[in-house]
Amino acid sequence: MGFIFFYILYRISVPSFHRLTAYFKFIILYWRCLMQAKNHPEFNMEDKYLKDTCELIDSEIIYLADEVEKADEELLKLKRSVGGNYSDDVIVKNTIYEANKRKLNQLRSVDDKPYFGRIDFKELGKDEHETFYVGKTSLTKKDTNKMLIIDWRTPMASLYYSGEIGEVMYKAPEGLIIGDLELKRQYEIQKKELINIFDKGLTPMDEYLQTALWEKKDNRLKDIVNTIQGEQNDIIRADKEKALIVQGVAGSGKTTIVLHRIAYLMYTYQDIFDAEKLLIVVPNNLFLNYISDVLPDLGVEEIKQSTFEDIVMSLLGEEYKLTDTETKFYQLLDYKGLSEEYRRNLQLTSYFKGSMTLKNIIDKYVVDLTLDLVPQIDLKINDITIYSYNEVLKMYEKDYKYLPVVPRSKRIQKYMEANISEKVKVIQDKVTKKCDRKIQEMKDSVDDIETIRGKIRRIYNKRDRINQELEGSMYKAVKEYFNQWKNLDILTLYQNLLSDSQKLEKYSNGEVDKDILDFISNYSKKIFDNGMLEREDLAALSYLDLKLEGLSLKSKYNHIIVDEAQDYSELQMYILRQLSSNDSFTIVGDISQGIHSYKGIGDWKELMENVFKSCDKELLKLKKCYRSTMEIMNFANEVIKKWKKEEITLAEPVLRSGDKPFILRKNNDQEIIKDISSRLKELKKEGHKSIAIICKTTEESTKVYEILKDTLIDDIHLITDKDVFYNGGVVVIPAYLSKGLEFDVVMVFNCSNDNYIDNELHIKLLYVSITRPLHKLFIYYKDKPSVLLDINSEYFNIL
Ligand SMILES: Nc1ncnc2c1ncn2[C@@H]1O[C@H](COP(=O)(O)OP(=O)(O)OP(=O)(O)O)[C@@H](O)[C@H]1O
Repeated sequence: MGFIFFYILYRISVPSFHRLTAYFKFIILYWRCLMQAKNHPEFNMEDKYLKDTCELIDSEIIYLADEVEKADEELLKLKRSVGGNYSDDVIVKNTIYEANKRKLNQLRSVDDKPYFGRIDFKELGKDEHETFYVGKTSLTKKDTNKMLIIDWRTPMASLYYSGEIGEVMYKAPEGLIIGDLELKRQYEIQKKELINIFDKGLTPMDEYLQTALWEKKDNRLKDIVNTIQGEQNDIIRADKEKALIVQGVAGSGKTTIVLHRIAYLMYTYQDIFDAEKLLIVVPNNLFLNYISDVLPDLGVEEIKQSTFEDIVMSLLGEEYKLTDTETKFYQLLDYKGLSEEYRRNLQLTSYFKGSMTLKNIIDKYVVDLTLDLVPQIDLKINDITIYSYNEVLKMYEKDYKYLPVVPRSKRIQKYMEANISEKVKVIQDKVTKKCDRKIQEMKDSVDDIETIRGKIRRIYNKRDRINQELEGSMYKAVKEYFNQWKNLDILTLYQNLLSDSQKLEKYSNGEVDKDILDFISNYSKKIFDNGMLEREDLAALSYLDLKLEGLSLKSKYNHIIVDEAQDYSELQMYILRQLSSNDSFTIVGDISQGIHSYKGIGDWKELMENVFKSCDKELLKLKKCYRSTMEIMNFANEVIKKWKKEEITLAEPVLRSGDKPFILRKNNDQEIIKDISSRLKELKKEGHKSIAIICKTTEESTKVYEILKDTLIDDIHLITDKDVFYNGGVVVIPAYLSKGLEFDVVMVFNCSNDNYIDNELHIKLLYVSITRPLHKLFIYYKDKPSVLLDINSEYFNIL
């Protein structure tokens, strides 16, 4: 064995790219044979530790299950005895019950595989090292209080992910701990059996990671606690008191990491991180479903995960009818359909609606709206002033100034309604006194009172009538008075602004061309007249709402996570910042995948400057791709280079080698579909669980799906923007919807020269498609290949 190894090593001592691939594959095989757990010098000790730990977990599970069952009954009785009230006793017992139940679930989920790593750490000043086994959840031996497993989120476990053998340090609540990391060991455990042991520093490359990456994937993203890499660990454990922005290449683990970060934050800051105070913003519901397993697997439940649209609609308390997003996207994508000028204006409109320029326009608009909000009239009943203009103005400009405009006017109205009867009483007294005075004067001026009795009666009648009228119409008067205030219906105000180019021009201070503003107002008016809004309108609409209505602190979040952030506009980000109580963010995205860059973020630095200027922030980069093989990622890098943007970060593939992408020429759609159909059967036989046929548009996807579904493929599904579930198997999906997802194999349906042209949007769309596969990539074209495939032939195979 050793001889063959060195012979091969000699033959490839000056390796070419292909030899290098073979070289790594060979080394992995060699080490797998050599490092079978049983061959490890410490196998017996490790095997015993595993068996003892598993036994202890089993007995702990039995104990906890019993406790939970008993507590369940006890709590029920207790709650009945206190008539459903929450007594202190119930609260305490309930807390213990919930904690036991959680621990029971956690232990059950790790029963087969209690830990995955070990570190031996000798703290500076101590004589001996201590050994720590690292797992998804901690385990303590009750009688000795010895920690048998530490939780992966503890400060000490950070060494498992980031530490190299030798001198290390880690941050603990009590300060910086320095020492020597003497051993870092990884275990492959299956069903309580020790399969493999890997010692860091002895294995030639991270074989443990490679094993994880070779797995076939089905329909959901999985947790990666066993194999989190150092650069990822830094992000997961990054300081929470800032806006952390992560630019990560396709497949660098951005989505996975943010979910692990949540688990970390929830564990580390249990006292302040309530699940309700965390928000994850995701691009669509399909994506939500795709990531839905990870948090429960990490023991985290009930985190609010929402699309931006849903957040805004719940903020505004309205369900708006939105135009179809796809239509505009395809109008921008399809260079054949519309005039260049129209497409440019369409892009500028989308950009404008999500820009800080519109935010500034709204600021000025609101100043004007609220300038003379209090009408210059008194609140009168029958010509008697109850509240003068100046009195109300004082309330508006002084007493309630701390409130945003709409709640302020509502508060003033409430105040008036609550106090008007008092006010009226005072006025009634005045009326009565005036009347009494008048009658007295009359009495004093005559000798015979009988002569004026009729007059007196009339005065009394008038007094009673006035007083009755004051009392009877006071609430109505308040209502009528407020009807004369300006209407602050947010939607109407927003639509008035956006569909009026003169208003836009007035407030934009010449920052935007008049022609564009005319286009924006005409375009928007048509949409509003149809009773609709665009998705792009929602950020500005909610900004107007926040300006006028405000938002209470209690409805704000302690930490906000944004995935696929490159597709959000600056104004959307600004709104999210308003929803944060402390500017604590984790924002991840990839500019190269910004297929909505016409309205989204083109540059993280601009985002930091324009939106997060006043807060603590940091930009980190993830350059390694863990998803796709080297060959696929090298090919994808060549495609994205066509974008010719200077600051593109090319992905560094993790050394996992497979087939080079296959490029296939066919004469027509039927031939492509026939080939896909026969290949699908082969690929399924090879054990691939998820295969995507990615088309440029929904229309193309539907056409392909209709034909494919009749060719004996039983589990094929069409995915459109209406879909919420992705259940694995074979799917036909439009490229833009595949963003964020991954598949064992991807087949790009039609990458012909007339379908993908050399422009930013097409390059990015193709890049998104070809960075989805883990293991294999097939690209079909008809007649002539797209110019985007015009790359060095060493990067692909032709079939
Ligand atoms: N440290 C790791 N160990 C094992 N697998 C990993 C690791 N990091 C990432 N992966 C895997 O890489 C794949 C890509 O991860 P993920 O989808 O989170 O990346 P992403 O950066 O969000 O991708 P994209 O931007 O292309 O959608 C997933 O299958 C994930 O499990």
